[in-house]
Amino acid sequence: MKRGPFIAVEGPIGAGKTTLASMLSAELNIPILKEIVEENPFLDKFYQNIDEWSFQLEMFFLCNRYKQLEDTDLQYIAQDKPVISDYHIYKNLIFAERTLKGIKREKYRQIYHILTDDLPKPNVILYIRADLDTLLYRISKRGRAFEEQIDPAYLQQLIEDYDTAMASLAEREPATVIVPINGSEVDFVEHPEQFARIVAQVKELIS
Ligand SMILES: Nc1ncnc2c1ncn2[C@@H]1O[C@H](COP(=O)(O)OP(=O)(O)O)[C@@H](O)[C@H]1O
Ligand SMILES: Nc1nc2c(ncn2[C@H]2C[C@H](O)[C@@H](COP(=O)(O)O)O2)c(=O)[nH]1
Repeated sequence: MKRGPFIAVEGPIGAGKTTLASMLSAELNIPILKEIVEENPFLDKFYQNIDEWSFQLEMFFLCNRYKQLEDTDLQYIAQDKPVISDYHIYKNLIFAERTLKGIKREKYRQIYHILTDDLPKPNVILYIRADLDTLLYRISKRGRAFEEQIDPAYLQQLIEDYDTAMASLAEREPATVIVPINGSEVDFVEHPEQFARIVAQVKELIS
């Protein structure tokens, strides 16, 4: 990988994606692309009633990320400039396969592929895995009111969905480098030497 690395940080809710992406952006002086969360008008309603609000929410995330990645492509990727993102577009499908049912899931799949198949994809994914207790602790530490309603069973399913999705991505796109990080054991926030190891790994991959 010689030019214009596109790095994504992925993992289930609360794994530390935004934290790690922001730290790497500052350390490596690479611009960061962050997903929109606080302005999302459906998240609160979604956690109150997933079946009622899932289609609106998944479509909102999909359209937002599509627009962000279109802009990122023009500004950075097409010009071989490095960029780091706190999500991979595939995240949309991981969630939607879990939250949507029946005809809506079928329609969503079609729209997802129409919108995303030709988008630029990251060439490096830092995949933060973490166990349920760690995620619950970090979500509560973050303190977003609407996330207090998250059902631990939903979170556990997402942990498993992420593992399945990353394995499937590795098979489908062997050129994409996936770096697993054990977020329950490796603490890049409290331990600078652990962060330094991740930085060294990323530098080697993108040099
Ligand atoms: N390695 C870590 N050790 C301790 N706290 C962390 C760590 N990573 C993230 N956090 C904290 O956990 C919360 C969730 O992190 P965040 O980066 O927002 O997760 P994500 O973007 O994956 O949902 C934040 O309050 C953040 O400060
Ligand atoms: N149903 C979906 N929920 C999503 C999606 N992307 C993010 N989210 C939720 C999960 C969190 O409550 C919040 C922020 O996400 P983080 O992973 O950054 O913590 O938004 C999605 O595509 N579908």
